[in-house]
Amino acid sequence: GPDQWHKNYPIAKGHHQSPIEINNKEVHYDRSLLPWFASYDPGAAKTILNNGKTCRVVFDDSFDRSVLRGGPLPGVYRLRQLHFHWGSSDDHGSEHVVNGVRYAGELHLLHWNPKYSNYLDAVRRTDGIAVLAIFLQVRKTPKPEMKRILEEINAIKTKGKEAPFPNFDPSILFPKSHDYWTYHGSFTTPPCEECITWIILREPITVSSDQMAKLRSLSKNAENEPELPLVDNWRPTQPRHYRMVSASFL
Ligand SMILES: NS(=O)(=O)c1ccc(C(=O)NCc2cccc(O)c2)cc1
Ligand SMILES: [Zn+2]
Repeated sequence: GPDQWHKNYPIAKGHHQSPIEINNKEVHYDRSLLPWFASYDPGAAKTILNNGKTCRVVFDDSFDRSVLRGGPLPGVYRLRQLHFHWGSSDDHGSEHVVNGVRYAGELHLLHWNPKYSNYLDAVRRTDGIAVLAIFLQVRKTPKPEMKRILEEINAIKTKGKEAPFPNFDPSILFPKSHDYWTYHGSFTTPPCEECITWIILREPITVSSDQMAKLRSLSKNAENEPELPLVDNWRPTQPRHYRMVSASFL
């Protein structure tokens, strides 16, 4: 579990780890922060897979085809994959916690800085990766745009299963407001590299309890192994140490 990770990845006890608690009292409004923009090509979407840890959609990142720019970022970052974190029930599952509020889940859209030769090079750099994080909030009126991903879940029930996932523009998942918090942190799973500029949207997207149950129907075992539900794939919050969390909004 997370408390053991530091044995193989000492950086897991570093001073720039993620996720963290975001508390209004400690956030600094930064009026110089720019709006962020996503320009995604739906044709870049390739496959959806269950890797035993999460449900991931993978995109073609062989050129600047789907990019995130603006906000706190110095240039364009290439979309590589998106994935989710969720709990075993609707009252928890997100990784970041806002003023004590845990959401049912958290969507991460992972982008890397093409000034580095490839992804693995980028993960060794403090400005290598940008993750756009969007909270999933359970409401009676779900977001219809989540349907496409959740319909594919049946095709990737067990670890190692992958299915084609063409023609998908993940920006349809975005909430109305682009207000965000940003801070410097790490991967929330091993190798816990401290290479991520986090951009966390203030406005959650709404999913239904049934949609969350669909995510929880995934298994972390392979097809011919005993069933182990894939739930609670979130890391507990880490010490903030002396990091500033900036807000793009008052
Ligand atoms: N939850 S997260 O967005 O922080 C996250 C995103 C991507 C990854 C990831 O790509 N892990 C595999 C990996 C990363 C860096 C170097 C490696 O050798 C493997 C892990 C966590
Ligand atoms: Zn993640």
